[in-house]
Parts: sequence; structure tokens; C-alpha cells
Amino acid sequence: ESVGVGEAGGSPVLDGYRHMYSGKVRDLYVPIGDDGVEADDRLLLVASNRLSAYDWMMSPEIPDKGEVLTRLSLWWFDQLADLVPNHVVSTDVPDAVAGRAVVVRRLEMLKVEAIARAYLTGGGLEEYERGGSVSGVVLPEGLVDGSRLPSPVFTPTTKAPVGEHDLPMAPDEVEAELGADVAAEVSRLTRAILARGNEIAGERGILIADTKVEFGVAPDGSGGLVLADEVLTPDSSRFWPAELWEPGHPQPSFDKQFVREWLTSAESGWSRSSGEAPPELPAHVVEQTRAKYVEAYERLTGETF
Ligand SMILES: N#Cc1c(N)ncnc1-c1cnn(CCN2CCOCC2)c1
Repeated sequence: ESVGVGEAGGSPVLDGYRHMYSGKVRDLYVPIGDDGVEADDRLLLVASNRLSAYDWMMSPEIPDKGEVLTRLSLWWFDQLADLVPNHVVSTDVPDAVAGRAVVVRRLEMLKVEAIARAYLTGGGLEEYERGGSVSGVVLPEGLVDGSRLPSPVFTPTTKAPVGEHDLPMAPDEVEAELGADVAAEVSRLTRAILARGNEIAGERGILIADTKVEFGVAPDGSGGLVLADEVLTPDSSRFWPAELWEPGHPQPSFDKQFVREWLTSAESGWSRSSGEAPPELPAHVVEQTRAKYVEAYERLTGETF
């Protein structure tokens, strides 16, 4: 998920903060006090307007994407507060990143990408087609691309180093990494978060096929699991329009379909198999994609962006 620092679309220099880490679409900074000493209990999590598709960084950026997804994630943290505490401290952030950054508690992050699937597709479907199970969970026969699962399945992966792919973790590997009790709690919470997400999103015409969340614990070991990172956004999850759901083939993406269809159309002149970077997105694709992020936010939260 992480790429080298200084990727196209870059990360802003923020006065009073040290840039610590760049993911494909988000960045982490360390606050620096007036005395020049770095905070050890807080971080600044910044969402960019960058869009990643087909494992490429798109250009140009999508205006307001960072703010829309930050506000959506904050709303989900509130919806889930009865299930699990979270790392949000405040939205008192520098003007340069106003609306698209959050001050968060600095945690010790678990070394597991906590993924749950409510619908079968992508890597989960491929594993199922090989052996009838996913992450050690035997599934019913006859499932196809887009099939709804009887209940969300925990399908954790490793957190791969920069430029490498995350790898599936078997249950015993997760227990070896986290211990049996914490592994069971991570599985339970991740599945509960996705189930709650689909209860709410389903009423608003959006299916959340799968999601990745991250947990941390307080550095002093006090308390239990804390939900970190972002939660139930189109960047961390597959969002599908409910009215188009039809198992048996790849589902259209709620937010990335315009980008995918243009990139795979003759008009783009690009071929995914070429290994070459995709061309600039035309303005109409950028605008339509921005509108889908705003639509997801407004449908789910009931707020006007
Ligand atoms: N959230 C959080 C968090 C926290 N609350 N405390 C300590 N570390 C982290 C942290 C460090 N890396 N990541 C991976 C996800 N990153 C998000 C930003 O963008 C890059 C990827 C999370």
C-alpha cells in the first residue's frame, strides 16, 4: 500500500510537522512543538486528492477527494464508537490540509491488515476457486464473482514492505503474530465493522463488498484494541452500487467505474498490459469521479458536502 516518498502529487510541506510516511493516497506527519521537540503521542493523518487505480497513480488528482473521504471516515468512526474505540483526537489541523486531515493518537500498530469480506471477489474469489475456502474458512459450493457470503469472513494479510504485495495470512500465522486472544478479537471486530457498515450502507443503496481496517494498541500497553487509519471508505473498501449487483461477473465500482471504463476504452489509447503509465484523465472523468465520492458521502451520512 505504501510507495516511495515524493510520488507524483507529492505531499505538502507543513510548518510545524515532519513528514513521516507516504502511502499511495495518504500521508503521516509528526507534530513538532514550539520547543522543536516532536510529539510522541500524536500524528497527523492527511488524505490527498490522489487516486490510485489498476495499481497506478492517476493524474490529475480528484478535487475534494481527500476531504470527502476524511469526513466520511470520521462519520463512520462515530457510527462504530459503540463497537470499538478509535484513534481520532481532533480536526484542528493546518489550513493547508483543512478538512482532509485528522490529529490521531499515536499507537503501536498491529502487523496485520485486518480485511473482512461480505461478498466474494478479487483475491478471495481466486483462493475460493482454487480450493473451496478462503483464509481457512470453508465456503458453500457454487459461489461466483460477487456472491454474497453467509456472513463476513476474516481474510487477513501481512503488511508488505514498500513496493511489495500483501500476502494472505493463515489463522495460525495471525495467532503467531498477535497471540490467540488478540487474533480472535481482531477477527471479531473486523467482521462486526463490515457487518455494521453493510447494515447502514445497504439502506442507502451501497454494498460494501470488503474492507481493510487497521488496529493499534496504546504504546504503554494499557487498554485494548483501537481502530486506526481510515474506516469504510471507497479507498479502504470495495463500494458497489446495490441496484447493479448481479453475481456472476465483476461488479461495477461505485467510485472508480468512470476511471476504469475510460482507461480500458479505445479513447484512452492505453493498454493495461502495456506496463506503461496510463494517460492523463480527461476533465469529464475527473468531474464524474469527484461527483461519485460526493454522492457516496451524501447518501451515507445524509449530510450535504
Ligand atoms: N493510522 C494510524 C497510525 C496511528 N494512529 N499511530 C501510529 N501509526 C499509525 C500508522 C502508521 N502507518 N499506518 C499505515 C497506514 N498509513 C496511513 C497514512 O498513510 C500511509 C499509510 C498507520
